[in-house]
Amino acid sequence: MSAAPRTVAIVGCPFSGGQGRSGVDTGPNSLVAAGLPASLEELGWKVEFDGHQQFEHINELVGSDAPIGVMKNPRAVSEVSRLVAAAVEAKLREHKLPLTLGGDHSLALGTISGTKRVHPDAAVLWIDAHADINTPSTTPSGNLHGCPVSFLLGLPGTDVAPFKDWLPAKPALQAQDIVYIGLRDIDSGERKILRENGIKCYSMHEVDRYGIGKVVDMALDHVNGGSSRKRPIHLSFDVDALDPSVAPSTGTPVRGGLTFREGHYICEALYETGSIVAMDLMEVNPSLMQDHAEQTIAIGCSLIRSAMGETLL
Ligand SMILES: NC(=[NH2+])NCCC[C@H](N)C(=O)O
Ligand SMILES: [Mn+2]
Ligand SMILES: [Mn+2]
Repeated sequence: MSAAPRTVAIVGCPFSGGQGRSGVDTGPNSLVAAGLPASLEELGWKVEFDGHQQFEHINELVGSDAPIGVMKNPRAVSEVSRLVAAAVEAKLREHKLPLTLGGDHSLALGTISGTKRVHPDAAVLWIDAHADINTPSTTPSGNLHGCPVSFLLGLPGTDVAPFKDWLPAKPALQAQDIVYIGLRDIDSGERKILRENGIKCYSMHEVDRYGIGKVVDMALDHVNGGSSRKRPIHLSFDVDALDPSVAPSTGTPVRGGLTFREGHYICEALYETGSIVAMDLMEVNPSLMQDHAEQTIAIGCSLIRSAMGETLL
């Protein structure tokens, strides 16, 4: 599986239960309505899109889903992730590239679980202002979009119902299999976890110091153990990695983020490796900063196009 699959399968996930602000569930539909499928066809892809995932029955749970400890909407998040994992796994087994549109970033618990079933050697590039590595014991908010990475790594405190009913006993992801770019808002519990597990992080400080070109090279060197670019990559892109002046319509904006070009450069450079096997584009919330919703949706689409081979020349 070294050659990139030439069919991209859009997995639209209208889900908001991993955080508290409504509207992020309309992200996938907005991205598709903005012409994403046709624009990917123009790039030479076969595009498969047979409607968004049917989460109505789960979205009805959101609200009445009683907290477990501090975790909000635990049953809804767990069930959606379980379904998304199966959807992503199925697309990969058909040799398609699953492109998951969020929805909130708790969905990545599902997407990366699915990817790792088919590509156990896949590495994760997590592009985000946040590390999303809180555990149910460290989360300050109880919002599970701040926690998917800890569940993927099987960190202490994640062996809890309902997640333990379907997550593998042996965690899907190892600490050395993930690299972050764009971090600038880390909770104190997360900082401790990142340090103790030796997880590679390129925060905005490193982006400023080395420039984005060098940062992406270093990130890829890290996961490949050298200059090879063969290792399968799961790209999980939270649109809030970008500066809020660039992508304002998102639920947890943090100033001091990636520029328009830095965000696109990451996607272009990963495309050049030929090793992207799956991509997530998360946290577009068109109901926030509505005057800028179109701008944010357009940038979501163009980040995806860059990761799918759109070049400037
Ligand atoms: N996917 C995101 N936008 N996550 C934001 C997480 C914010 C904060 N660290 C929390 O745990 O609540
Ligand atoms: Mn984020
Ligand atoms: Mn995130």
